[in-house]
Amino acid sequence: MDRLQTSVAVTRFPGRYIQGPHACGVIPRLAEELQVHKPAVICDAFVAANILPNHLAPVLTSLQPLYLTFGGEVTHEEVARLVAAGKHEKCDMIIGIGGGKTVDVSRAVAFESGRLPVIAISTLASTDAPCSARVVFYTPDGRFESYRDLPSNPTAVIMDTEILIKAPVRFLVAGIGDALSTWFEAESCAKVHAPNCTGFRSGMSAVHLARCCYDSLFEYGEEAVLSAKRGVITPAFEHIVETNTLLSGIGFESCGLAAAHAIHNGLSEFHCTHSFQHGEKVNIGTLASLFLTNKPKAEIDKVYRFCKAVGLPITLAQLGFADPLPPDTIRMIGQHTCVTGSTIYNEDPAISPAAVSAAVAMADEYGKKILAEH
Ligand SMILES: NC(=O)c1ccc[n+]([C@@H]2O[C@H](COP(=O)([O-])OP(=O)(O)OC[C@H]3O[C@@H](n4cnc5c(N)ncnc54)[C@H](O)[C@@H]3O)[C@@H](O)[C@H]2O)c1
Ligand SMILES: [Zn+2]
Repeated sequence: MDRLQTSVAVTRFPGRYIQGPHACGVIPRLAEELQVHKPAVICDAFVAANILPNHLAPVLTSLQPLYLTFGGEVTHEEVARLVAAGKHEKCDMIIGIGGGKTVDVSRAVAFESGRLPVIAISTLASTDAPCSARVVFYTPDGRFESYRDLPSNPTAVIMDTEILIKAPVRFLVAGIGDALSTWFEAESCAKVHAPNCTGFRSGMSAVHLARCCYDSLFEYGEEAVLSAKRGVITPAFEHIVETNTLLSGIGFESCGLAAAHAIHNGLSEFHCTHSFQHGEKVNIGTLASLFLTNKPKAEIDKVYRFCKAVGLPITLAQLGFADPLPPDTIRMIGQHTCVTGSTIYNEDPAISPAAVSAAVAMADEYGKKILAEH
């Protein structure tokens, strides 16, 4: 980091955050304000069949959008294909509707199409991707390739809670897992003035929003999961959708990542974790970070009991690993986490793979103890 990066704080926000039942209904007004003539709507085949017809197509009829089907993986080839299709029809706005991958690809397409305005409609409250300017790229065979931080965040993010309440509850729980990491990583980065996702230090507002994210999870998380199981939109459900998406989104991007996401990346090297959600893997990273940063026992217990109550994984076996673990596995998780450039070094530049392995083993052991409790 140069001198400017250590002394200047940069905070990023989406242009607008819009949430509530039937929130998609605001799009024609937004399009008018933005003087849009022809939007392109990007979604995958599942969303095209199950969500578009009831929730989006009826509100867009007057705009006559171009509908483009996203193949499902965020690759440079897929971005180029969608850009070419939108340019051919002279589209002047991108609307992405779907999960984290769809909102990522839509932001990339909007940028590559000449910085078009982009509306990100997330049909899952499963990650903090929608509000960010970050795009996670994969190889065509589905392996992580790189991150790209675009110069701008979405023009608007829409969370339509009539759509979200019908999504499988596991996605909401995974979003809670992703959001639970936010405060711990923000706190670690702020302590050592580690850079946030903009490369600069975090400002006071973003750090407060990250703390608000944490407090809101404990206040409303359990109730929100019960609402989702019952299929009813309650204030707690609305609060957790906002927590998972807006608070966690600003929190991670403007405060920075540290151990939880680094350990997520280490765990993702193991094939057995591939069918698990981003937030489920991040959660094991968060739990390990509690031991790595030597948190008080009362806080450790509070976090574990919360995770158990909402249904987040708290042991490696719950993430697909064999029990008992092959002896080398814990050691390799430490090594895969501590690669060059890993955000684990935002905790402490001198951190070692052995220290990470010990923290992951301890998180797993503590999880077994909590699971055995009645
Ligand atoms: N940009 C960022 O900062 C950032 C942060 C975290 C994760 N991500 C990305 O997000 C991805 C995870 O996103 P995700 O968990 O939202 O899922 P996803 O985008 O991987 O989608 C998962 C599946 O859910 C389906 N789906 C979408 N809406 C649904 C609904 N309402 N009901 C039922 N199924 C639905 C999709 O069609 C898809 O098949 C990660 O793989 C990563 O690439 C990006
Ligand atoms: Zn995350």
